Amino acid sequence: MDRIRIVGGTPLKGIIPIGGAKNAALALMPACLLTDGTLTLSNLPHLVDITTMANLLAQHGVLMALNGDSKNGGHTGRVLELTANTIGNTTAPYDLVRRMRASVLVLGPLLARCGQARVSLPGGCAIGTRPVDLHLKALEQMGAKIELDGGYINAHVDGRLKGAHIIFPQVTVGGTENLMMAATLAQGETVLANAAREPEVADLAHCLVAMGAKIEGIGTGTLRIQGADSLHGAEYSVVPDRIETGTYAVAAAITRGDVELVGTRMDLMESVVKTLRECGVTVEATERGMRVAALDGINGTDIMTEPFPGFPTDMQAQLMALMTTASGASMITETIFENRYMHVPELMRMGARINVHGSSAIVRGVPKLSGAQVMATDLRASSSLILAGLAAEGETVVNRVYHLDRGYERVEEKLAACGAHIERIKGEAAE
Ligand SMILES: CC(=O)N[C@H]1[C@@H](OP(=O)(O)OP(=O)(O)OC[C@H]2O[C@@H](n3ccc(=O)[nH]c3=O)[C@H](O)[C@@H]2O)O[C@H](CO)[C@@H](O)[C@@H]1O
Ligand SMILES: C=C(OP(=O)(O)O)C(=O)O
Repeated sequence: MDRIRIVGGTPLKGIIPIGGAKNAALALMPACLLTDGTLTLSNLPHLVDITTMANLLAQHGVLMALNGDSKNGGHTGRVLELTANTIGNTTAPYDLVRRMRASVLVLGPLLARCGQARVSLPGGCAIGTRPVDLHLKALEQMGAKIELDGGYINAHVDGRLKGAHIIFPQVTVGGTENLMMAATLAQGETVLANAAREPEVADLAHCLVAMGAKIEGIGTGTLRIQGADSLHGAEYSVVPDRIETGTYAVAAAITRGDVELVGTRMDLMESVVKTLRECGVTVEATERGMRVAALDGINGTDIMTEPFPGFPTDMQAQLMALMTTASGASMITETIFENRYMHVPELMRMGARINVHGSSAIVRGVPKLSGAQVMATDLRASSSLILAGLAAEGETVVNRVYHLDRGYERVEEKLAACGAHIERIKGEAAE
């Protein structure tokens, strides 16, 4: 298992390219199952999760071709053509679903197009139990018959799914995406109320519209979808990754550096920008993206994670890393996932002062973190430890970085290009 070694203390200076959003791409790729035409996705990030989704779709019978240039640096193959001419297999097996929860996003499209699907239950992960009950209840409202058997969701529908008025009792990103895709091929109108408003959900909606779907209310909490008999192929560019952007913005801030993030959109991340500014960080739009500079000190601040447009849970761990070096105390409250503080004990091994009480954490800033051996437990916990390592005195080694590769492309190259002392140590045992 790879590890990342960092010698901290260098202010980052330079340019960091931002890729397409993992969480948008993971919803856009299964949308290809809704049509026999070709869906061409550009600005696709090069990540382990994307490969996992490609493997899952391939075993359903999707034909794929990887093209495109590498104008954003790094790997070629940012353009993926997906053609689900014939869906030969409607089972999403445990071995692929267990690697990545977003695999459950094939359920809605398979059910809508083929009238049946057998999808392994994703199960929990390090950050919470993460059930999919809301996806299943909503699909049942559309006429699906669903049984759980042997760890699998067995779903089928006689004829077509039927439009329904669905009120989600809780905002769910994946639930909204699954149901929106299913509704595009249903009979009649579906209304999704209390729908997720995340930019990645809107990205999927815009792509579905490009494929011929009729969707109103994109970007709002109420989506109105008129079902169609069929959709067609389309070309679509994945929205920039606001979480990757936010992570590198914190990297600039925590090292008291000055970095331009290129290829991103500041309008996707107002809550994060507002928080960084409250801390004393300079954040400004540039022609190519945004600039983040923290030449003075950082003040503590309070945040609470909430569905979009609130502060994203996927930025909570990174912001906490920043707060460990801020002056004064900060309170962080996590409202989305019940167990998203796995980075806390690791940050404390680096000298951070943090007390967790239920869903809140009080962080008291320290003048300096100190480098240590730490263990990454999930994706954003991994990035928070990298950020802490960039600021810490001495050497930090982040073990188990395979989580990181799920969501960050060439992280060590991008940081090293801005002056960070960081390297990947390949293939040694993590323990
Ligand atoms: C691939 C992807 O896009 N992942 C994102 C997506 O995850 P994901 O789509 O899994 O997150 P949800 O928005 O569905 O989950 C929000 C909350 O609702 C709960 N819930 C959800 C569905 C359900 O059927 N029952 C239920 O109880 C979850 O356990 C969680 O507590 O949104 C999360 C919240 O912004 C982000 O952290 C993840 O990075
Ligand atoms: C929690 C995340 O992803 P996933 O939903 O794929 O686990 C994330 O991107 O931070």
